[in-house]
Amino acid sequence: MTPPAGARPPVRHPEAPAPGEIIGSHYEHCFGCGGGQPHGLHLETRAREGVRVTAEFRVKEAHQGAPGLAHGGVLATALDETLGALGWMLRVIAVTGRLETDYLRPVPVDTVLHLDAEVLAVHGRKIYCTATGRIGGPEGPVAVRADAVFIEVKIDHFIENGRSAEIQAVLADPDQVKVARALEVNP
Ligand SMILES: CCCCCCCC(=O)SCCNC(=O)CCNC(=O)[C@H](O)C(C)(C)COP(=O)(O)OP(=O)(O)OC[C@H]1O[C@@H](n2cnc3c(N)ncnc32)[C@H](O)[C@@H]1OP(=O)(O)O
Repeated sequence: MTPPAGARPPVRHPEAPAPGEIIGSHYEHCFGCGGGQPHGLHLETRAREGVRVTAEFRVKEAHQGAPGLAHGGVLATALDETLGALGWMLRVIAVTGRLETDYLRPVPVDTVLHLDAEVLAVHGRKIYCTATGRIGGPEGPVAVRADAVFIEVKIDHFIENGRSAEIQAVLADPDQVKVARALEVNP
């Protein structure tokens, strides 16, 4: 999880979303951010200064592990999804290679988790990043945190590995193709 020697500081892409701008869902059926998932997390991520994004996630009944408490895997998903949105700030497509989570406080149902993620360093295709989830407000105590390595991929990663029915549906949707192209044209 430690960036190797030769890793460089991240560079915000000139066409990254402006600070405060909402980063739309990358896929309607995404469990993390898609509007078309009834029990999904419906995360709405915002671009921030630098190579950083924030998001809010309200824990719902469908997200319980223990009675009245969020499931740890769901919280990891919220961290993963927020970290995934950092690709928009670099204008690259990247997938989670490694995600290491720390659970510091239980998170009750109905709590709003304030997520904050940033890229620390880039080495080749590897993107080293970190995220926190705070409760009680954006300055509240950290309930969960994660360090991650995302790996840059080409759009072919999804076309070659995704189930054919969903891939065909996405390719037939001009809005989805626009989202993919926006990231793919990165030099
Ligand atoms: C569109 C955005 C969606 C965002 C949704 C939210 C984020 C997600 O949940 S993504 C879904 C979960 N993740 C996945 O499904 C990824 C599954 N894994 C894979 O497909 C492959 O292992 C993949 C693409 C990560 C790497 O494979 P490949 O392209 O062959 O890379 P490879 O050549 O092995 O490695 C490239 C570099 O990454 C490093 N690397 C690869 N995997 C890892 C890993 N798990 N941890 C750390 N480093 C890694 C390698 O060591 C190598 O480093 P170096 O260049 O220094 O030698």
